[in-house]
Amino acid sequence: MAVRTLLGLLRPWQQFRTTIITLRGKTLVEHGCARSMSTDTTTDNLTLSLDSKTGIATLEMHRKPVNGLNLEMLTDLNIALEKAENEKSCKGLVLTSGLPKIFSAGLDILEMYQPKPERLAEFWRTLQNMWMRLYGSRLVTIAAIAGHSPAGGCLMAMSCDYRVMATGKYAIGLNETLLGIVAPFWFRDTMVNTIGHRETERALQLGHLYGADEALKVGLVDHLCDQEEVVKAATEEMSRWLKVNAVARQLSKSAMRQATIDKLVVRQEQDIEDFMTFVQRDAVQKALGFYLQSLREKRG
Ligand SMILES: CCCC/C=C\CC(=O)SCCNC(=O)CCNC(=O)[C@H](O)C(C)(C)COP(=O)(O)OP(=O)(O)OC[C@H]1O[C@@H](n2cnc3c(N)ncnc32)[C@H](O)[C@@H]1OP(=O)(O)O
Repeated sequence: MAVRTLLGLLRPWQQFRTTIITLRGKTLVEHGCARSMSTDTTTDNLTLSLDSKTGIATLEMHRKPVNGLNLEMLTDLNIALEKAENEKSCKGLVLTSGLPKIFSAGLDILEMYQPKPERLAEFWRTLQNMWMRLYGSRLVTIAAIAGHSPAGGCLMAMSCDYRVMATGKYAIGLNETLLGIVAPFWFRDTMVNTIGHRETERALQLGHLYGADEALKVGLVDHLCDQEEVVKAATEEMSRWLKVNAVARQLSKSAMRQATIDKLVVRQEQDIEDFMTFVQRDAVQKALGFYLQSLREKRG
């Protein structure tokens, strides 16, 4: 009772900090005062910081070596996204990476290879929730992509409102077929909504990874710039979006995206079941094993 009363007195930002501790069983490291808009939250996997002057939060992923999305990383992403969402003064979010040459290598394949069923289900649910949160965010979301962004990395980028990518030899796309797996319907829907049906059909079947120029041409990304300029360019673009009436913009975004999200909401449990059945098939396990091996051999 005493705890509940205390929680009632706290602002959402502060309440959330309490929730984090309860949820994870470990304390996130927080720098600065919780009342200040410049509060940073850092975990092993990411840093969330908010610029109080502009209302723009930066969510920087830094899970070594390649920002592979495992259960813990996805949990941290969910917490950070919810925290930004709940902070009234936060208007926009730049999603980026603190690792050189990598935005995100997508799902951590080790979560799907020889998995424990209980963890596998939790992993997939956490990914679903992260996608719904990011795709449906009230915030203006801009991906600053200064490195490779295959599969789940591409999904995260596509879930933002706008994508800035570094020129250079980086690749982005849904390459699932190259691993012998199939992108689920909500990955596909997100890509259709971004680049259209025909281009998605081709890209998905081929598992095509786009270079930056080609990605720009098909609309998978919206702007190219030098690697060092990516976050700056994202922030500049953000200020244009923040000038638009927020309610009108949010309602427009929701009108475009909610039906896609609702499709997963009503099929969430079935989608988890489908994923678990598919991933645990012998042929799929074999294909994932080969793919992991090829990644390791590439390093020599
Ligand atoms: C029904 C299922 C639906 C599933 C939906 C989505 C699926 C996915 O998201 S699956 C993940 C798809 N991702 C990829 O195919 C990317 C694979 N990685 C790469 O191509 C390269 O690593 C990358 C270009 C991102 C970076 O290249 P490098 O900088 O040269 O790094 P390395 O290749 O040397 O990798 C370092 C280290 O990380 C391991 N690694 C890389 N990616 C993953 C991953 N996605 N999951 C787990 N581990 C990964 C890689 O094996 C190396 O490990 P070590 O050799 O042990 O150091």
